[in-house]
Amino acid sequence: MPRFAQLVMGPAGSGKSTYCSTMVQHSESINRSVQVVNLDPAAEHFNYPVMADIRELIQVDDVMEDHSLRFGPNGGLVFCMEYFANNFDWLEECLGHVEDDYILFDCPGQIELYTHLPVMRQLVEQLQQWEFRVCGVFLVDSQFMVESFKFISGVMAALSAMVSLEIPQVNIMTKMDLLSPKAKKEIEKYLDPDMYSMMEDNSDTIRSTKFKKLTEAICGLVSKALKVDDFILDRNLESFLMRPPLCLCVQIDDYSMVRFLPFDCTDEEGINIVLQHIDFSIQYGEDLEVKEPKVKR
Ligand SMILES: Nc1nc2c(ncn2[C@@H]2O[C@H](COP(=O)(O)OP(=O)(O)OP(=O)(O)O)[C@@H](O)[C@H]2O)c(=O)[nH]1
Ligand SMILES: [Mg+2]
Repeated sequence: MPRFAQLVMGPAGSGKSTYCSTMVQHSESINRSVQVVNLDPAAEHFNYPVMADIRELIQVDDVMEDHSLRFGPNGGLVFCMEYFANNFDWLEECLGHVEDDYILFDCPGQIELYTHLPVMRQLVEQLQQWEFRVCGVFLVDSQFMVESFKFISGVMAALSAMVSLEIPQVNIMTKMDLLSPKAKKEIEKYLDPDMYSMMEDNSDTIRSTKFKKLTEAICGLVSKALKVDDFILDRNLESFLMRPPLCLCVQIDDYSMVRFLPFDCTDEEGINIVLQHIDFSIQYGEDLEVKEPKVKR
């Protein structure tokens, strides 16, 4: 039986731990078993029961207190993650093997872990050896996506993780509930993003001429590399994808797709849609035994 995993990634404070606890609660409500592993050695607060916690293996504070290492918080975290990569047997022992394992890995927020350090890729390869089908879930705070140049930066960060990990990836805009009605309207235009027109729309918000020129140059480059397209993933999911503003599709010719799904931790239907996309990408449910529908007597 395959096992299933979500690698929950994203910049600091993007909502990874909140996403994990929301998913656990949602899964409980639909009678599904989902477990969480905390992989953030600097974590202080999270609101979910853990099946394994990296802090039992190594903690950032201990590394920083070590006078021979002399690390600050970021170097300390990288050290912890490299130590973790050399001790995957600890994780193997914690995970055990339960039938139909579905595990969320709550990762740290240092973006370099997903762009150029090898640790996350090593973790993915290890999980795959343990028969996990892994989906990357890349979170970006929606409040940082309402302007074109920030949107491009979010797309690039997500794409960078996607290319370096080479696993299916679902990208999510978090904290949608915090957006003002005006910002929500702004987000809608990313349903059909056109880099040049986005620049024109938002040019007032960029004061520095140099910065504006640089952003325009990046937009020009990106718009050549991106081909915005309507796409239909699957007949069953068509209705979800087409429900505005729930779909934001940017098809990138040379790679796969970078598209963002909105996530509002108070919207059960929206959470379900996100989960369905992730399940679909790792074919969760295909191997489950077909259950006979209960007959009413
Ligand atoms: N209103 C609202 N607040 C959110 C949401 N998601 C996260 N937050 C808040 O944003 C802050 C950061 O959320 P976390 O879940 O800790 O973010 P994180 O990505 O795990 O942060 P790090 O682990 O430090 O990188 C917390 O105060 C959360 O309560 C959301 O969907 N809606
Ligand atoms: Mg966290």
